[in-house]
Amino acid sequence: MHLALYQPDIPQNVGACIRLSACFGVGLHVIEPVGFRFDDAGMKRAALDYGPLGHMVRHAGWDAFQRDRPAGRLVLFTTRGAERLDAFTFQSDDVLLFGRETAGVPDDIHAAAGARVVVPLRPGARSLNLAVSAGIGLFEGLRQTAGLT
Ligand SMILES: C[S@@+](CC[C@H](N)C(=O)[O-])C[C@H]1O[C@@H](n2cnc3c(N)ncnc32)[C@H](O)[C@@H]1O
Repeated sequence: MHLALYQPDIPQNVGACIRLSACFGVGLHVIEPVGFRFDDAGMKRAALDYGPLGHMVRHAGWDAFQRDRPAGRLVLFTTRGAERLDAFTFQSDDVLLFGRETAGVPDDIHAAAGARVVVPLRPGARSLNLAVSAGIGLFEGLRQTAGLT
């Protein structure tokens, strides 16, 4: 299982996902452009000293990601028109894709995903923080596929 972040804007979210990928032993793919520099102090602070343990791969854009990404179904986490996480069945080679903090993903990427999953929220709540949704989705995916250590 892998995590993929589409054009993230907030370095602390990427840092938190570096830590997630290191703690759970999954790859992390960052699809550029991003809204910060990769030497950002906030990103490093959120990653703590887990950075070297993570497996972050940077992709120059969507096309490069599609060409080079690991094989496996692309599972988009989205608040729009999706299957509920608690009713979704993961596969061990799924690539979990998360959208940009401000805008999610464009419609063509939404449509191109192999599956679209929503974390159900209380009525009136719009969305979760990017790294929080990644943690929830990753844990459930690993739990279902016997990927937890
Ligand atoms: C802050 S949210 C983006 C909000 C944006 N206005 C939208 O509607 O897509 C950043 C990313 O976190 C993930 N996310 C946040 N809440 C989610 C939820 N309830 N279910 C699934 N994914 C969620 C999605 O990948 C989303 O693109």
